[in-house]
Amino acid sequence: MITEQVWIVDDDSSIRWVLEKAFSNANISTASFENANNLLIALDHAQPEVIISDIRMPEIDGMELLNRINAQYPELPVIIMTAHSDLDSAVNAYQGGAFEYLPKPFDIDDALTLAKRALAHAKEQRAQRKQQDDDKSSVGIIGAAPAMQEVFRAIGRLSRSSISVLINGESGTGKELVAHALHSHSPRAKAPFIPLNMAAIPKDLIESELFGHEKGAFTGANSVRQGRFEQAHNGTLFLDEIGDMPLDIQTRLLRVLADGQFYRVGGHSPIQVDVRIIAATHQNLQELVEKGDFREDLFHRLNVIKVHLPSLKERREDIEQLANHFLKSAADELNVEAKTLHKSALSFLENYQWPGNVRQLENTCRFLTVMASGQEIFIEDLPPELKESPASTQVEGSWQSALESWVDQQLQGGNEDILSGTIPDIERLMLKRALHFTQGHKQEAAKKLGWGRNTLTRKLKELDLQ
Ligand SMILES: Nc1ncnc2c1ncn2[C@@H]1O[C@H](COP(=O)(O)OP(=O)(O)OP(=O)(O)O)[C@@H](O)[C@H]1O
Repeated sequence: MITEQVWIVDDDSSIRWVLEKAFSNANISTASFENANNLLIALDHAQPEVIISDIRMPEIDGMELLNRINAQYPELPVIIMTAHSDLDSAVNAYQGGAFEYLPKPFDIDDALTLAKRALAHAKEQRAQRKQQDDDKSSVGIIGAAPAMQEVFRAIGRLSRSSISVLINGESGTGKELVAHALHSHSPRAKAPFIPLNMAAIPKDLIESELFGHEKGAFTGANSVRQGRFEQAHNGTLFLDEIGDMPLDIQTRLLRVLADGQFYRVGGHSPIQVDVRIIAATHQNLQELVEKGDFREDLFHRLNVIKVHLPSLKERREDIEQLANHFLKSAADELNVEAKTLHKSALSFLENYQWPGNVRQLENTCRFLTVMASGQEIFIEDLPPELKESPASTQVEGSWQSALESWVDQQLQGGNEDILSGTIPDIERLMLKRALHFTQGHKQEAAKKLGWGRNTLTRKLKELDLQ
């Protein structure tokens, strides 16, 4: 692979030689090509920071090379060496972005200055790209599962718009995190993001919380207060648990969305706002509409774009990464070394039902960081509410994984000969259920289990089920 910073392409070997010498004296590494085709082949494997190309070359000339590079690597700076007489026609023939040109015959210092400028530009662009990547990852949404990738794609696709979005997902699945990401990747990123949870505010305070109030509007309103709508001007208002919004407030909200203006409680002059609404709910809004608890017109207004967040148990493949992430951030908060999960504990977490979703996993990791005795976390370190969870909160149909965790536990507890006690337990359990199903009819039960009649009789005796 070619790793030089500047690639030179010219069919004239003396020009290549002069440039190579000048750059090497300035500590800039170069690679040279005698035709554009060889350079294009090399580009499949590596990229320089700058390309310097002659304009007149047999087969692929400088302008065609420039066009091709621009189509595939639009950010790669290209310097075209050309005589003044060729420049106009070259520019006219070129339909792409920008390029620099080096008039021939050139002064070697000019060539160096130009190349250095292009190198500095390339460096700056790299730094910018890195910053953008860092910004993106600082949003900190973890999700390799396909359903989460779908969410990321939606964030990307919506990044140029201020359209209303309705996020649906169980509590703790990351709805606010996604709403924030939608905001910070939107044209409103520099204006405020104001979250408000409808379920957390007493009903009679929702109106003044949203729209503010004038002094003396009601008892206790001792001064003028800005509402969330005003605070979110030019930005985004995130209305969490929108299904809990009282009907009269829904009507007011609808009016603001239609007119872009509202009155503070007790106020007489309208206040103009430009606010993007992102709403979220764990409920089925369509059902609320059918029951008459949610206004249909508001539902349609908010439901322009739908984003669904999967529950944690629907994306178990992310549990390991999320847990490690939360263990690390809990450790950072406490200024201690991050703990690690033993395979058995991880497998338990991966098979747990997580009714509280990502938030519950986050809290569990905090608990473990403080409470687990060693550096490595085992099943016995897990919080009691996880271990003692009733069978209904374990994964349906996955008795194997429950058994797996149980075996791990036995092994860690130092127990031996665990198989000889377990197999009869399983047989006893299956036999009992089969007899229950056939209402005590032994021959039928034997058939259901796939045993012969003699085996069944023997097993009944062996297993003390007589
Ligand atoms: N994919 C994720 N990656 C990293 N952290 C996450 C992810 N999803 C959620 N979290 C974290 O989990 C916690 C709960 O997320 P958030 O508050 O966004 O959930 P929510 O769905 O809005 O919950 P609720 O509906 O109960 O308000 C937050 O601390 C959030 O940072």
